[in-house]
Amino acid sequence: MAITYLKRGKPEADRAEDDAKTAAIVASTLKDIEQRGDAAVRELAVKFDKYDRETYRLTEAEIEAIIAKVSPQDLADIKFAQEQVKTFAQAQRDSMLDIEVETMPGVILGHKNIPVQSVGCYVPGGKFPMVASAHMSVATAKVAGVPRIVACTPPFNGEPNPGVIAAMHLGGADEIYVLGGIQAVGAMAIGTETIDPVHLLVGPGNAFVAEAKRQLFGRVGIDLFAGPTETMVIADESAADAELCATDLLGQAEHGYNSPCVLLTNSEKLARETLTEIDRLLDILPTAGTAKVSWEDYGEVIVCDTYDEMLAVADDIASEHVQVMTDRDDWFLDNMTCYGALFLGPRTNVANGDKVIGTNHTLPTKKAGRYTGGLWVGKYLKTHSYQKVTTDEAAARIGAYGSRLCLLEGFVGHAEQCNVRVRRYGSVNVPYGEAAFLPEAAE
Ligand SMILES: NC(=O)c1ccc[n+]([C@@H]2O[C@H](COP(=O)([O-])OP(=O)(O)OC[C@H]3O[C@@H](n4cnc5c(N)ncnc54)[C@H](O)[C@@H]3O)[C@@H](O)[C@H]2O)c1
Ligand SMILES: [Zn+2]
Repeated sequence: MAITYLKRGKPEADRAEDDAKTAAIVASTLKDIEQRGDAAVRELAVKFDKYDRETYRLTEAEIEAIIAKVSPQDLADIKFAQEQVKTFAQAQRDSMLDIEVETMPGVILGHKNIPVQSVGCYVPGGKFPMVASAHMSVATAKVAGVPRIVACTPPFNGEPNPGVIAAMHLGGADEIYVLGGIQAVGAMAIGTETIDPVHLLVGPGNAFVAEAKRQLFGRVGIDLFAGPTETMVIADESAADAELCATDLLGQAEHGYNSPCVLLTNSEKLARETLTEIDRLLDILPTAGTAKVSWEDYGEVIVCDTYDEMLAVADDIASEHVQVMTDRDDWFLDNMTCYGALFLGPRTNVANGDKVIGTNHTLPTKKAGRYTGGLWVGKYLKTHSYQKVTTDEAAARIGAYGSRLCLLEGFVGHAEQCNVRVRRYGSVNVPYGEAAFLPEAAE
């Protein structure tokens, strides 16, 4: 049993310290938005995005004018991507059934899936205008049947990004605000003089956005903890080479300065060749400015002896994206339990998943893959149960059990809810505060 690190990222303690600093900034900023509403939002937009407007909501005329700047090819590509996302989301929606069952004669139990009534979709746009994030959150909310869809994105190079605004509008956004960061998610969740608060926040973002959503959870729902992108490549010599591994690692490292990328392999040769290839690519990649920092601070290369070890390490890291290129990709699909999404085989890649293939790219980071998958149509639906007792016999029978089980816990008032029904529908005279027994109860 041997697991060797050829390269390690920042120690956990340093990562925790970064998180604590972010959490403190977010807490004080949210408090400011809570106390001063629109005035605080505007100050923050000016401070962080140098963007000053009377109101940050785009009018219909502005939306039309902005979309007119998008080329026909780009518009067609956006529509194609949204079709893929909506097709898969609709198939997932169709798999979620309302149910109603009779669990014993006269006892009917059911659940209904009800759309969240208003949602705030955050579409990142600090470093890159993330057009695709609009498909993932807005178009999917539409498939779910959410009646009010609010969308926010920061200005890009000082103005609303046409591709992002087009994708929000085509996806079905009812209100579009050009706001980013903590001020965007804070305003949508808390509400201001001009923005009605939403019930659920969704969408990815940088560390500030992800932490703000985390702190706002409870006041509103959130989809999941979807912070700075992470990627893992699981590769062996049979299916991958250094070019594929290095390209797949750097392809996500360019997102920002803090994107972990991990190579997990059973081949020291492939690991060393990938390290060399990454150095070569970092010299020519135009976005190396960020990718290099992420790679230096958060890149890891781990060599294991066996596939079982690779599986255990992969589940422990629970990376957001996991690209698998081995002689047993389906074995990883069958056995991995903690991850955001799997990308299986050398023909598949994360960037297609990010932009177009149809699965949702908003995925769990920082080990959240241990308890949730990514954003999907089901995150916009609330599953509510209901029950009906439809016969006198059932009311008496379930009531007798209920009465005794309430008294087992000392709940006399609860028991009496049951007793009154046993008396009324079962014609059994249960004295107030005592346990109910039906003639048949000794079964
Ligand atoms: N987990 C996922 O599913 C997923 C998917 C796509 C993207 N992402 C991540 O989304 C992120 C996008 O980040 P981004 O920064 O480019 O765009 P962003 O839109 O998330 O953040 C930009 C905003 O951050 C705020 N900000 C910047 N510096 C700040 C500071 N010092 N203090 C307070 N606020 C500040 C500003 O208000 C700005 O509007 C990346 O980290 C990327 O990896 C994650
Ligand atoms: Zn990406």
